[in-house]
Amino acid sequence: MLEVNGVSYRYQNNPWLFKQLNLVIHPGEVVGLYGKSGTGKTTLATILAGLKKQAQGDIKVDGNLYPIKGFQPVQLVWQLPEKVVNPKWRMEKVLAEGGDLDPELLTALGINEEWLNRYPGELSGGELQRFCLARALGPETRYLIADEMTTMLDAITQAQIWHTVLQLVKQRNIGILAISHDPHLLKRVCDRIINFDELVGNVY
Ligand SMILES: Nc1ncnc2c1ncn2[C@@H]1O[C@H](COP(=O)(O)OP(=O)(O)OP(=O)(O)O)[C@@H](O)[C@H]1O
Repeated sequence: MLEVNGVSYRYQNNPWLFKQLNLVIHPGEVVGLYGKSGTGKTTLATILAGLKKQAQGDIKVDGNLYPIKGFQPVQLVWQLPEKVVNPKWRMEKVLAEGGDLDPELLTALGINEEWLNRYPGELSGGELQRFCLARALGPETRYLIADEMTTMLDAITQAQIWHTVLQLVKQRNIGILAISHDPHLLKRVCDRIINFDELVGNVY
């Protein structure tokens, strides 16, 4: 279980962005999250991925207090893949950051072997996003935070990527938090959907 207990966050001396936020995601569960712009969804995503530290509260992953030393079992994929890959590395090296290459995973995500030799700037947004997913879905990943993961992709590529991701996470019992402004997408892919406002002061 990914458990978020009473987590609060503020940027520097700004007012609290959110206080006492509670959320539970079970293994294999796909939870949708939507809410007004600027409420703190992406901030929460980065905290869950261990990239920011909450000011209050705690996060547990399968019973262990987060963040955990070594590989982070909660991985984040967000909407702009070009911002999270080194533009000077060929894709093979980018992928190696997530651990050993899994040929089956690459095939499942529709990654062409020939792309491994390319630089990020030589791939389309959809192709690059597949690599980011492959890197995020290493063998030790237990939860995936998908923050507007397919927002910049066309409808067909979006559907293909989600189809593959849902198959993979169900096989491996990985929990997902899918953040999106697209209610149709959330209805299609999620087991349950939450409004960000409802997380504060409630337990799910
Ligand atoms: N580094 C920062 N310093 C100060 N304020 C920040 C910083 N990063 C984000 N913010 C502010 O925090 C608030 C929450 O931002 P966040 O990106 O988490 O919202 P969001 O709910 O994901 O929004 P959207 O739906 O538009 O993507 C916004 O008002 C934003 O301007």
